[in-house]
Amino acid sequence: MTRRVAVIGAGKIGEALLSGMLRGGKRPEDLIVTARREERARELRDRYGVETVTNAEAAKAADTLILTVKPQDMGTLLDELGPNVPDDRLVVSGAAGIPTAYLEQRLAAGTPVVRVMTNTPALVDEAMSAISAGAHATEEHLKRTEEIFRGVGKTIRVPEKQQDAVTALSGSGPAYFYLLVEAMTDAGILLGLPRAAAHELIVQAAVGASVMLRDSGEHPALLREAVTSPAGTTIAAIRELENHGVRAALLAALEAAANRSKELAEGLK
Ligand SMILES: NC(=O)C1=CN([C@@H]2O[C@H](COP(=O)(O)OP(=O)(O)OC[C@H]3O[C@@H](n4cnc5c(N)ncnc54)[C@H](OP(=O)(O)O)[C@@H]3O)[C@@H](O)[C@H]2O)C=CC1
Ligand SMILES: O=C(O)[C@@H]1CCC=N1
Repeated sequence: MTRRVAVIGAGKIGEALLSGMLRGGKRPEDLIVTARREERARELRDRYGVETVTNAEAAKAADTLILTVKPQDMGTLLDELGPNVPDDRLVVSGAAGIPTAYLEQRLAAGTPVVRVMTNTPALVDEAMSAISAGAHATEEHLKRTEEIFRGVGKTIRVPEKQQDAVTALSGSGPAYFYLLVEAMTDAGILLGLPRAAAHELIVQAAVGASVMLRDSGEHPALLREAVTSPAGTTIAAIRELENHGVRAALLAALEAAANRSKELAEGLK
């Protein structure tokens, strides 16, 4: 029997998962989607040929429910969903900061819950998704979750207590790289390059560096040393980066992101 998967609250992450599951071979009839606004539901129906229903209907019709609403909307969603989710459903939460225990308290006793932190490269099947079991999730539930998220990239299992750090690192991570690319494009313009050329140069440098990091298995320090010639250009730039505390800034930034992830849980009703 084919399991049906429901994406509850299909925004950016939900749509990325939906499209990934379709690219991975699921049929539109195996998938159900919910949206808060009819206009959004119509958009998803037209784009993917999937059925859009209410949250309560999705809870009844699907075996696996993937919740992809914002953390701030999770309380309201669970008020609505709680009484409608049979306890044999697997509930997967993709929300930053929300502990599995919070969902378990609002669902029928014993409902299996899995927490996942993915990222937007899911849109190009290059996501990094970290998966943690809640109190009632079994190996089968973890495997079912991995199968879904492997369709859009890599997966890793982590203890739930590490999820705030994961959120700071790989969940938010793409944003830090985009910020660097933006800033380096501006630096190219400062040095007199046309914007389009500066953008193309730095994007390809980023792609090349990423592929080398992933495929060579080398430590990043070794890869950096290979670029850094004695009395050369790179070391002149690195001295400025160190003078401006780039490493310390990254340590502080990721600590702030992890703290914010913890705070999101504190704001829940
Ligand atoms: N964006 C990212 O890079 C990442 C996000 N996440 C997590 O993924 C989750 C989704 O983030 P993202 O996709 O960016 O957010 P979006 O705002 O794009 O998507 C959330 C969607 O949920 C809908 N929604 C809210 N409440 C309900 C409800 N009760 N019933 C049905 N639909 C509802 C929203 O509707 P409406 O359009 O009306 O607002 C919206 O379309 C968050 O919890 C976030 O922490 C995790 C990793 C990375
Ligand atoms: O900024 C956020 O809260 C979400 C979670 C991880 C990435 N984006």
